Amino acid sequence: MKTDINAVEANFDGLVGPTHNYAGLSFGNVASQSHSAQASNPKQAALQGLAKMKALHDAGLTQGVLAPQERPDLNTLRRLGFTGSDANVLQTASQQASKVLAACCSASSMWTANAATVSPSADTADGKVHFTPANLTNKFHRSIEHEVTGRILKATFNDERHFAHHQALPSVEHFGDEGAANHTRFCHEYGQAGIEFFVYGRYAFDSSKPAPVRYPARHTYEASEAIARLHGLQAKGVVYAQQNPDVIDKGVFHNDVIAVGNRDLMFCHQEAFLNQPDVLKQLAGAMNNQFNVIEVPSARVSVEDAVKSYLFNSQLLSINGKTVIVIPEECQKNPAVWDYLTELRDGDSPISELKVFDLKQSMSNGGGPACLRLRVVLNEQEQAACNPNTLMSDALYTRLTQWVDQHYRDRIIDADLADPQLLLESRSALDELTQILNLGSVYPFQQV
Ligand SMILES: N=C(N)NCCC[C@H](NC(=O)CCC(=O)O)C(=O)O
Repeated sequence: MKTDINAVEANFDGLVGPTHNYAGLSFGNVASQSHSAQASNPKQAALQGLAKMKALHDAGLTQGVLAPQERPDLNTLRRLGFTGSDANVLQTASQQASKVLAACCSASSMWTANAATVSPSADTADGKVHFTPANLTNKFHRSIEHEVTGRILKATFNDERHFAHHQALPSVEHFGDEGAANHTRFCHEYGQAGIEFFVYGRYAFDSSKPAPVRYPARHTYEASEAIARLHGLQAKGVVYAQQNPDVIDKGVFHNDVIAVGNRDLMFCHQEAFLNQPDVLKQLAGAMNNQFNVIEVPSARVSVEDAVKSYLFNSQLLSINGKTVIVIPEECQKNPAVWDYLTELRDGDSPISELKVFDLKQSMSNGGGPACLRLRVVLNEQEQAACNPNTLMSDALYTRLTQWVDQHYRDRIIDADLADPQLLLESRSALDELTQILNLGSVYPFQQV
């Protein structure tokens, strides 16, 4: 089998948009609910995200940037019957349907683990990298992302010889798809055919199967199967697993809140999957029994502590042959979690370094380091075929931090979302951003 030894796993992080706010929109996501109506700081949120991107770029990794969405989403508000000037639309929406307005203002596209599912070219039948934007049907504010996400992905990976872009799955709950947050690719070398691991919360067409009772299962088995078909994956290169419904009911709304993998390593909680011993056996078999698992016992870290600290919403990165784990500060503040992590680092586990980041602005909406990034494995030609303006560099970091400083507010509360000035500020920021990243006219306001 042909292996490209220069293939890398690139991380494309979502740039936080200028309307970042806390609106309590995500039932089942404990942090989103508990921070509802607090004041946000979009400037700090964007700078915290950029600091992580820059640090990983400095560590020698390939780091990219995905542009945010146009928010407030005036097109959606008009589709819902609000009319008149832009200022009128905002004002009437805030008076008559303030939650709908908040949903149309969410900066939730920052969590690019939910932007799409990506299959590297080594796994696909046609040898291209495949992208399917996630329909995110379970939450209204997220269901309005996929069209523009698709345009941003096309403008970032803009070479048909190497990249295949699909439409999102049909936007109904039967095919609820949350993208890469529920997808992990295991491999021995990035450039070699790997094992794509799809995790779902429930079955849409089989009500005899277990499902959570308190909180929604956002992602279905049928959606995962459809993505594997669309991407042309071989049956022997795919493993499916159902999330443990009990942990969904404790706030694990995506699999990346309870498990993370990289290369031949799975780091997961003991209660992550239904029939866990069987799932791990299947994965080990698919990986020719060269597979390592760090399974964290409930007695060491409870599911509640995992959800609060986002221990598993970490990034496992290969840096100079070592495995480094990128974690949010909240892990350091949780004694059970920090004890466990330092023991891993100091013992003989594959994890040899901890990198801690302050991502508080995103964490308060339930988005940790892993939520903020979309992984894209790229061989050498594919790296060269990416839009170079979207790849992190010292110059891009400087340019983007200046751009944030110039355009972003340092405080937003609910009442600000109807401010027509915020709409103008956001549009002028995004207009400039499309030039910086050389994306063309991806936003609806640029297409009139
Ligand atoms: N785990 C991953 N990969 N992503 C985290 C997504 C967090 C996001 N939060 C929100 O959308 C909250 C928005 C608000 O309440 O204002 C969500 O629940 O979809």
